Amino acid sequence: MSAVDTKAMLAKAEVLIEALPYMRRYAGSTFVVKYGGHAMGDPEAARDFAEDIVLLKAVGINPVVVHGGGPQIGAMLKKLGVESTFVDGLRVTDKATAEVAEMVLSGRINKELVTWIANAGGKALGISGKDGGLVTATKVARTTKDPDSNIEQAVDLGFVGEPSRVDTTILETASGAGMIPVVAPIGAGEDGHTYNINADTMAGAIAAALGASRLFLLTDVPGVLDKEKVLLTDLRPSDVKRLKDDGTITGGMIPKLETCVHAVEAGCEAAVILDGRVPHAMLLEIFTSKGAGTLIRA
Ligand SMILES: Nc1ncnc2c1ncn2[C@@H]1O[C@H](COP(=O)(O)OP(=O)(O)O)[C@@H](O)[C@H]1O
Ligand SMILES: CC(=O)N[C@@H](CCC(=O)OP(=O)(O)O)C(=O)O
Repeated sequence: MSAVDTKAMLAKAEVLIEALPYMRRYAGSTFVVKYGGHAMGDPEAARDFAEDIVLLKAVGINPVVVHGGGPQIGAMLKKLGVESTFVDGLRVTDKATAEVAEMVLSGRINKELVTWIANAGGKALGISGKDGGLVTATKVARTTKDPDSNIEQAVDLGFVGEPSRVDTTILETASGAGMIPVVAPIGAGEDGHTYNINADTMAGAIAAALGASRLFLLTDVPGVLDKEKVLLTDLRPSDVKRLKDDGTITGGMIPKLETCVHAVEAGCEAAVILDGRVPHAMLLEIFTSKGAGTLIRA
């Protein structure tokens, strides 16, 4: 073996040794991972993601995947000639839109992810919030301020739901049997209706109910950036309010951070927002001292 080969081999061994204390620390714990619709478009990224999830399971961590699919729902609605509007990052969902959302999320995307995980050597169980009574949803209430009169007005988002009750039995049963649950963000209401749930919100509620060690939200930015575009590596719930008030965080980052705050205040140890476009970003965050993305702790 040449000197160069030996050096490369040693570097690989060092990576494995560095991972050992983290593997010990996290063995037996539960990680909830939200995989967004944007990241799913790239087959190479999807394959890397599935490999990471299977590796977590192989070292004794119980991953639970919650997926999005906003862009894919949008594309299907466009094909069908149905317009979509958003309020605070939530898709206004009438009965027809709820049917399309369920079909795209629980059908195509869920099974695609199950297949990616199977191809990476894992056993995935694809379900939605409806299965095993996992998530009971209630209708989301929202108000907006009329710009002319400054008066708060109620807006009806239709069948947009938020989890009001989470029964984790199906997740624990699947994980205990060596499977990786893959959850579509659809829930059943006590009123019998089907509710479309924002995937970040769904992941946060599940992480809180499971008392997960980590909630990972994989997105398309390196994490939370300050006004100079510098990554903020550690945040506390009180920082989030300040960042919102001073306009540092806007758009989709607001519900994302609110989800993290809610999850850590409700029993999840820590939440991490990180770049799903970076190959194996999650593994680097979990198994090296370097860390990646933004960590939110209570
Ligand atoms: N301070 C900030 N740091 C990083 N991203 C931010 C910030 N403020 C707003 N954003 C926006 O939040 C987006 C992530 O939220 P969202 O689009 O809902 O992600 P996803 O589709 O992955 O759930 C980023 O693409 C970015 O445009
Ligand atoms: C109520 C609501 O907005 N639901 C989302 C569900 C999918 C989702 O959240 O997907 P991403 O994570 O890929 O954005 C939607 O209809 O787009």
